[in-house]
Amino acid sequence: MSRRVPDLSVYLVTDRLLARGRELVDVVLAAVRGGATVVQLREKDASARETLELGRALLGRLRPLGVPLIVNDRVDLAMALGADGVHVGQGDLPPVVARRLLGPDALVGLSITGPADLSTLDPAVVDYAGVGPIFPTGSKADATPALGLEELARMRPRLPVPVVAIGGINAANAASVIAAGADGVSVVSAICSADDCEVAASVLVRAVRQGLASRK
Ligand SMILES: Cc1ncc(COP(=O)(O)OP(=O)(O)O)c(N)n1
Ligand SMILES: Cc1nc(C(=O)O)sc1CCOP(=O)(O)O
Ligand SMILES: [Mg+2]
Repeated sequence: MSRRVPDLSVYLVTDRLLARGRELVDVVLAAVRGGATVVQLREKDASARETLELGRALLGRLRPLGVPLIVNDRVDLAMALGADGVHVGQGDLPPVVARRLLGPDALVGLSITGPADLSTLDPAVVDYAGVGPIFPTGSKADATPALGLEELARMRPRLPVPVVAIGGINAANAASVIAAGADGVSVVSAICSADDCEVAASVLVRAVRQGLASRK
């Protein structure tokens, strides 16, 4: 297997509708200055063409910085963009199909919403899991019930790939999510809606470090 999973510690998922009127590229670049390590383009209201344009603009800025861009749901757009990978959920194109289309070097992430999903993750195909929602979230209309930290900790040993936790994660609870076994925190509103997206990302970086230190 030739791909290497990048640093997933602060994984930004975009939502320009939550960005308080700011340009998405500005929000993303501020987050990266603050220490965001991965960006997922997730604009549920955008047309394919709009997503392609947003993706091109982001990729042009992120690639020189070495920050991977993952596309939510749309394997076709990930291919068209030459993005670093795709994130698929349990109702999206199956990971094995995404892998076949994108090839061996692409990153393929899969959502895990509870113990019943664990058997759907083949580590030969999937590079990382997005486990959630951990806490209630207002950023995903069709989110499943919150799992909580104890369920995350129970599931973690059964996941043979790196794990990012998602759903309701913020500066106040990020360290606890890492302490429960996640390798990274994935956030929408904690960065996109923050007064200062750079500061918000840097606070999450510190919280992740604190969570890692608590595991030693
Ligand atoms: C990192 C990460 N984890 C989980 C999700 C959710 O994906 P999915 O279940 O397909 O839901 P949508 O994001 O498509 O609404 C994610 N996007 N990223
Ligand atoms: C995109 C997404 N996926 C989720 C899942 O549980 O799979 S929760 C979610 C939204 C997370 O937004 P916020 O950080 O603002 O709570
Ligand atoms: Mg999806």
